[in-house]
Amino acid sequence: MSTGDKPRTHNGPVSGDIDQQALFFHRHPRPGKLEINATKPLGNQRDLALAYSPGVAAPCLAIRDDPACAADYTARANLVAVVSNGTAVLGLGNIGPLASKPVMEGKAVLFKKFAGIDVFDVEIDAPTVEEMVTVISALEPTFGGINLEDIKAPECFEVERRLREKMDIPVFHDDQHGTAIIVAAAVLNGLELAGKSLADAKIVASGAGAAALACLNQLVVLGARRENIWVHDIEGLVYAGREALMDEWKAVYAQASDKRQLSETIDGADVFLGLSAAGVLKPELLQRMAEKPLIMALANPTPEIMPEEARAARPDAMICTGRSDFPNQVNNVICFPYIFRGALDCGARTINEEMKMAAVRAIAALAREEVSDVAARAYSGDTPVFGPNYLIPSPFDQRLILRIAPAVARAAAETGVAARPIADFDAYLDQLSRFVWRSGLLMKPIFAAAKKAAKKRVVFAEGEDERVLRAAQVLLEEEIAQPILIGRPQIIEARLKRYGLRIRPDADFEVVNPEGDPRYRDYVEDYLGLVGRRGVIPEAARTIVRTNATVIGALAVRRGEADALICGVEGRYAKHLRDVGQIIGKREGVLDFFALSLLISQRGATFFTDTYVSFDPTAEEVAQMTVMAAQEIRRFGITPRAALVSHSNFGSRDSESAFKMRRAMELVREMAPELEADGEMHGDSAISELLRQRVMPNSTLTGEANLLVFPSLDAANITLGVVKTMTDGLHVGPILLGAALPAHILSPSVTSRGVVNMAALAVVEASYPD
Ligand SMILES: NC(=O)C1=CN([C@@H]2O[C@H](COP(=O)(O)OP(=O)(O)OC[C@H]3O[C@@H](n4cnc5c(N)ncnc54)[C@H](OP(=O)(O)O)[C@@H]3O)[C@@H](O)[C@H]2O)C=CC1
Ligand SMILES: CC(=O)C(=O)O
Ligand SMILES: [Mg+2]
Repeated sequence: MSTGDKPRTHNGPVSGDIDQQALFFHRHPRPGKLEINATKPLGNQRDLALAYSPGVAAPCLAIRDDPACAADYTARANLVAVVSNGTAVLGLGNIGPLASKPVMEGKAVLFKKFAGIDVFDVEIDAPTVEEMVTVISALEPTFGGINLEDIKAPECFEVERRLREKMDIPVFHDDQHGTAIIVAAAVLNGLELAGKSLADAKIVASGAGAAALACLNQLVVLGARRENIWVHDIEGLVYAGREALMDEWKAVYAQASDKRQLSETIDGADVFLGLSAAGVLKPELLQRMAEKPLIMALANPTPEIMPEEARAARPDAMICTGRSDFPNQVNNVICFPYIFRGALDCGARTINEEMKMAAVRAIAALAREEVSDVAARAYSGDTPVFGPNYLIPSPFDQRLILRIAPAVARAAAETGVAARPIADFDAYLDQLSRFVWRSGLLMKPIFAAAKKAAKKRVVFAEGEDERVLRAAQVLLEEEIAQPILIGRPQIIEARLKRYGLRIRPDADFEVVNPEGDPRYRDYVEDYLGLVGRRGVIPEAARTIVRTNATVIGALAVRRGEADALICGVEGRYAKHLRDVGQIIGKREGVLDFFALSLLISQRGATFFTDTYVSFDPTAEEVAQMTVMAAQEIRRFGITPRAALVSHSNFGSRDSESAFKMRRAMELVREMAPELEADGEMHGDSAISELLRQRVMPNSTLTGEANLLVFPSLDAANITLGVVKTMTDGLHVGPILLGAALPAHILSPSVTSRGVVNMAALAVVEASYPD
């Protein structure tokens, strides 16, 4: 610990299992959650001469002569410091700067994932206001913005005030203002639903620290009346004349009252605002709140009251927490990435009240907006409707960046604090939209929809494999699927113990033991019925059903004992495909199976087909795989843009393969006129609109293609492998297209995360077949 302050409240550890998993997650495959990436190649002597000595002198001198051009020659304009001294880390209290590092690395990842902002997390051993101001203000040359995090009250107020005076870049205390913005949006929406006005609302707060006081100040700016606000801290009510643990910021809310405890002040409250510690709000107190109360239990990780307790005590309540496992997540992650995105993009020198208010309005309005199909994917395929369980958008709503960042940048320009005001807001929106689909949050809609699908049963052929066992634990814990593992129970049990996994056969999941399953005879009979006339004699069938787990899994799906099959973690793709083909078969009207691969890289998400199945597809097959792949891509909430790629660029060559792709393109236009697609074209024309426009100005494909359809398996598979390795991309798939029932054949290089991804996708396919 770096300070000698009084001990802070510790909410206690969350469940032991989560702790173990979180430790593993943080430790593997390498410690921590971040690394630095170079954005320029250093491939040869010339690159080195430009990046370093002697070339680097030129930008240095340019910046000396005009400091503003640091935004042009360095990463500064997109670089934020997440700074903490570790004195109020989540609800864990004063655990010191070193122990705060996982949280700060986490905030850095959120900045990057949600808004593309680079962050250095800076944990400082600086307990006093003076030290903090000295250290942080000295960082100004490095950063385009400062995000203060988890610095306790009251010091944080003084630190922020002095830094804002001293520094010419945005300084934002996330726990204060990020929280205040999202709380304000939720309160505005909650009160509207309850038919109440903010001016008349009675607000009872637990917590008088950084977050709580900033939220209350924001609500006062919006019209709440101080006399209606009752604030409590560890000492009880903040009242006029109190001396213990008081400061000038709390004193603003001191009530002239002889009440002392929450239990005395809660009567008739319209809003409970908890930004304090776990379990502070007892269910019996809820009975005394006003009609349709808004309960914001926002302490992390454990709220002031758990939603199920609150709901049981007050079925008419609107309930928010800071956590992602309940509806109405009121957490500053919904604000800080986007407010900084807007501020950095217009070179804002500060984040002022107008910019904050613009963010409040944008968030509140977004929850009331009608939801597009694409946005609905972030909500498990449901279309959320503004109401008690949807007061504010989900952190995964991709529209957040599109609404908040422009609103903030506009407010900055209007209030004269933008050094580089946005000139063309349409172009800016386009730039932000591209970021959304590049952000790597692609699997989110799939996971959300899978969770919603009431635990579909996924059978895993390689149930003894470590990756499958680890995946099974995640699937169960995150309630994505109900796994069925094929394997020997004693081996599964021993390996679960060896890997420190908690799930147990029978208690948590079903095991199909190939050496002794009671359904064995039925399976053999079914199998013979399917392949008996394809040269498989009964004796061979008996052996196959005992030894071939893919056959067992496929039979389970066909018999309706499982909803989807995952296999291929071991063995050859072609062998698994043969079994799936024989037992599950193709969907009616499908010419062949096809494989679709999703590659997620820093550049974005690109789908490739056919990467695994069809060596030399016909034009009809190419057309069908394009249309089926496009359909699958829509499951991810992505609008497909297909390019049929070739060595020929819009008729430049007349080879057989070029003709094939040209013909396929004609068929695609007939089969799916709504699909944005074009071809045949070169690979670079598929990616670069500029290059494409040069040869085909009226191309029916716009922007960058996100679905590349290849003339042969060689071309698709080789390109996928090369691009994946060169971009250090993540392969999701192969996704098997065309099976009559959900089944996917993975590759032996798959990771346990890859198994989870594909199982989630299989669940979604099982739940929403078309
Ligand atoms: N959902 C979200 O987005 C956010 C949630 N939070 C959560 O809010 C909480 C406070 O954070 P922050 O304001 O930064 O921290 P601070 O340390 O600045 O403030 C904590 C406040 O809670 C009070 N408190 C602590 N224990 C109790 C208790 N048992 N009963 C009543 N009051 C208590 C403290 O009282 P005293 O003043 O007497 O010490 C203090 O006023 C944390 O749990 C944090 O995770 C914070 C930011 C965002
Ligand atoms: C969410 C957050 O910033 C906190 O709990 O401190
Ligand atoms: Mg915080």
